[in-house]
Amino acid sequence: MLTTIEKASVLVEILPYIRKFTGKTFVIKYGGNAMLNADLKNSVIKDIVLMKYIGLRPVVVHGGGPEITALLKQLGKQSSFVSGLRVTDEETMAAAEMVLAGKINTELVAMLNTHGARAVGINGKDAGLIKARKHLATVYEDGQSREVDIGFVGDVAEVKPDIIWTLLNNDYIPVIAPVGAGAAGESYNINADYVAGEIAGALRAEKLILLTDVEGIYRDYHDKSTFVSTLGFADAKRMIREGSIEGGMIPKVEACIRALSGGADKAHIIDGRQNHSLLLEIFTDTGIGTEVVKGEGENDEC
Ligand SMILES: Nc1ncnc2c1ncn2[C@@H]1O[C@H](COP(=O)(O)OP(=O)(O)O)[C@@H](O)[C@H]1O
Ligand SMILES: CC(=O)N[C@@H](CCC(=O)OP(=O)(O)O)C(=O)O
Repeated sequence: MLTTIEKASVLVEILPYIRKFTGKTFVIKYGGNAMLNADLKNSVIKDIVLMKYIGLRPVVVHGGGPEITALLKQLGKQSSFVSGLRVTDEETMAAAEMVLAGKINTELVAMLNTHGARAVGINGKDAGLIKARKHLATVYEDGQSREVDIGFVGDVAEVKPDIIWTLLNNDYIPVIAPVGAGAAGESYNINADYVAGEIAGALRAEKLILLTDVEGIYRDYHDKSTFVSTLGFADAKRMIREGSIEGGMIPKVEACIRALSGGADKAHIIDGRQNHSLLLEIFTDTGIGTEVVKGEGENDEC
């Protein structure tokens, strides 16, 4: 337990970070697997409100994969994924939109506002924020890649960030559901990681932070001693090709690459199961999780 003096010195220690980050935009991707525990969810929400109150400008992009899977199961439908992306037929698209834009988005907005924020829920269709196009999944087999049609799965063709700037400039916290519209107004289910990555790039965010349900990236996911704290682009792409980064981690790493290529300054994948991981990442020197960097990275295995 900290003494009163220790508590005060912790507060003073974050002063340099507040000076550095005041007015800066942070895109936080809050993934469905890190939302499953109610206490933890509450603590993530409080961290985001705290960021806002001390002068940072958080933008939240959320997922909700497990809840979509649960609803589909109730409807008697089995979910399947290709390279971490949900195969999305018409019925799945309707269920995904209902869960993402209808349920999770409104829940997160209500929670943020309960803690004193002014959050506004939107999805990619609002004010033309995200123009989507059909995404073909890439599958790697025996060193070869091929593209697979997985239905109404979208990719971000264009981001028009005006609505986000309007909200940020008026002190709101934008909370964004990962649904977009195609050229003819048709709905696309877009992985939330891609949405977060593209938005972070378009906003030239200070940081993209992806909260997930692992500590970060492992070279070998089954061997915790292979944790990677800094991962370069080339290495990341090779790990995806060779299959050591797989499933839901593929869009996360690709999102970091998109964010940094688009103009974001930094990109981190951190453990959303750890209490206050957001604050630890932003307000301490050591940081946590895996940072994806342009170029080679350190290739460090600790
Ligand atoms: N090399 C790797 N290092 C860490 N996790 C990995 C790796 N390859 C695959 N994964 C998987 O990626 C998962 C995170 O993706 P996902 O379940 O889609 O999370 P979220 O719901 O937070 O978006 C981890 O739980 C883990 O099972
Ligand atoms: C195409 C695709 O896979 N879309 C995702 C959208 C939600 C999401 O990304 O949720 P998480 O962040 O919790 O994984 C899905 O249907 O699950």
